[in-house]
Amino acid sequence: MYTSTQDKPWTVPMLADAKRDGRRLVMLTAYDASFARTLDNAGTDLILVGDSLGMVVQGHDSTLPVTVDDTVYHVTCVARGLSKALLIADLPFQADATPERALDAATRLLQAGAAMVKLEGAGHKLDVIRFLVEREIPVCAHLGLTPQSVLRLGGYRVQGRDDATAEKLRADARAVAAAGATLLVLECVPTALAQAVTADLSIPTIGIGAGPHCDGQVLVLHDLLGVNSGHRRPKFVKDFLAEGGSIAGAAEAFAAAVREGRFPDAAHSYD
Ligand SMILES: Nc1nc(=O)c2c([nH]1)NC[C@@H]1CN(c3ccc(C(=O)N[C@@H](CCC(=O)O)C(=O)O)cc3)CN21
Ligand SMILES: CC(C)C(=O)C(=O)O
Ligand SMILES: [Mg+2]
Repeated sequence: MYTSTQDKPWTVPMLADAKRDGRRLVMLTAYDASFARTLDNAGTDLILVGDSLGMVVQGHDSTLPVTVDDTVYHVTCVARGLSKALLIADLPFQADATPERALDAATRLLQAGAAMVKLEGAGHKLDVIRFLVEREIPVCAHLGLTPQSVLRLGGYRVQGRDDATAEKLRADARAVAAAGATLLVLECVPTALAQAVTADLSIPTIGIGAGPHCDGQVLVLHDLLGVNSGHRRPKFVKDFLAEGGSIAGAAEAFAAAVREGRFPDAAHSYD
């Protein structure tokens, strides 16, 4: 079995060590205990209870309907399946609208078993990040395509394609790190921009549709396994069940491909 680059349970400070040592981080989403255990045993470093659960579990066409109660429930389930992976939970739509709301939601998620919360955006969210970090809540930021912005954006599209939006994203990335975020997800951004952001920061970047130069990669579990969730398949999605031969094998194949820098290739990245 393909195991993680380290055998102790993951802690938050180990993330910076991994970046410093050039060890790539392997992250997948999970929503229940059995898949969480399977992914954990396959050496997945980080497990995310994503608000993608609104789409792949609940069948909505966006992540907006997901509630804090929903997320707490799935975190509780997933936490029971993990022994090594670090558990991260998305703050659902508007649960991070104010620092106080974010603290309430994040406290519930950490008490349910998460070690870190993830929130989308910069701007007024910088205050939210600082507020949480000052109160002992580790934060993962998320920039680029932020699915909770789908109404404003009008769809799920690559972000940072022109010079102005690329510079804005680089500035936002420095700002979320300065505000205290210890990890940064970059979603649907051109390969060269994600590479520049990754070089700019001392915190690890985790890409999804962000090219091979990030410090780690994440995929939604259903996409890893080729389970059709009713939507057009984004370019960055690869079905690892085909080469892995089993669910555990798919997770191991993904982990190996990420650690060896073989995924994503150009066919699964944007330029
Ligand atoms: N199953 C699943 N996988 C995901 O990765 C995912 C979710 N659900 N739900 C929440 C968001 C939505 N995501 C999406 C959805 C669609 C595209 C997409 O179709 N992108 C176009 C980009 C076109 C362009 O701007 O050039 C593509 O062709 O890949 C990207 C990310 C990522 N997240
Ligand atoms: C795709 C990842 C990064 C996510 O935010 C989710 O699953 O909700
Ligand atoms: Mg999400």
